[in-house]
Amino acid sequence: MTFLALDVGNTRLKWAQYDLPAPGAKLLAQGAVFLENIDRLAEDEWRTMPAPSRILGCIVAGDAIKRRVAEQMELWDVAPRWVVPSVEEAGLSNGYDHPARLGADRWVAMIGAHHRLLARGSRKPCVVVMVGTAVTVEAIDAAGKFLGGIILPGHGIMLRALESGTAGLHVPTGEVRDFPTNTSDALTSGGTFAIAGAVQRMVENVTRHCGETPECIMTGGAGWKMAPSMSVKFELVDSLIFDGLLEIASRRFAA
Ligand SMILES: Nc1ncnc2c1ncn2[C@@H]1O[C@H](COP(=O)(O)OP(=O)(O)O)[C@@H](O)[C@H]1O
Ligand SMILES: CC(C)(COP(=O)(O)O)[C@@H](O)C(=O)NCCC(=O)O
Ligand SMILES: [K+]
Repeated sequence: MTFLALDVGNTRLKWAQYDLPAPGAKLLAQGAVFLENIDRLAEDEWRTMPAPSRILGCIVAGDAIKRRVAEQMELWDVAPRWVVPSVEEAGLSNGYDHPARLGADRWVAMIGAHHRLLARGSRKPCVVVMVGTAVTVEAIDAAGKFLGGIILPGHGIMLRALESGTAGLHVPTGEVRDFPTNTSDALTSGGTFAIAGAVQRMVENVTRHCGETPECIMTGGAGWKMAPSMSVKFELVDSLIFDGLLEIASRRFAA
């Protein structure tokens, strides 16, 4: 009864195979491919993998990519299921104006974070940070209600936007410095502080709204880049989306 979990973002497809569709399942294999390489999964990394009996994923990369991913999975005789954010799932309630318009990856990461706190008996509000192609920063109250969240450009998009909108900002990647004194460092530090500052602001918003300091959980392909520059206390959890998918899968596939 192996389970394949998928997280298809705007830059990469991440996958993980578990022995069961349930929290705490054993990780059997995992990988990540840039979207330009997804057409090779079936002949490459997935070729020798035992056929999964269940597949659940979240995808925000659009229908064309979704079709290409589905094609790779024709290797097995199992239909993939994709998470669509709803009003309520796995103990989390969705405060978005139109719940289904929330990015599925955001919803799944929040479910992963909520259950991580529940598992250690914490009943605190939570801020969930995802640093991928875009950056999202979500607020969840102590009762498990998603209050709302922000979307901002990721490192790469910020840099490309500045490069394409100006004449004098084509420079190599720099270092994060408190007081940058060259263009490379100024750009790298600017992007990093924009993200760190947005997280700090959301932590302040939640603290004011909920009357207590939230836990902060960070994930995403570029989370490690942000880690040294954060101004609030946080925990880096690379598997957050997969943890959320395991929670959802255990409910959907139980019957
Ligand atoms: N191998 C890598 N080397 C350097 N940076 C990477 C690598 N993989 C991912 N990243 C960074 O992480 C971002 C993508 O993270 P990811 O979580 O896969 O995004 P998404 O979910 O939007 O596809 C990239 O924009 C890049 O900044
Ligand atoms: C905000 C996102 C672009 C993040 O995508 P990612 O960086 O993970 O590729 C994605 O979650 C999305 O397309 N969301 C839909 C709009 C929304 O959440 O309001
Ligand atoms: K993502």
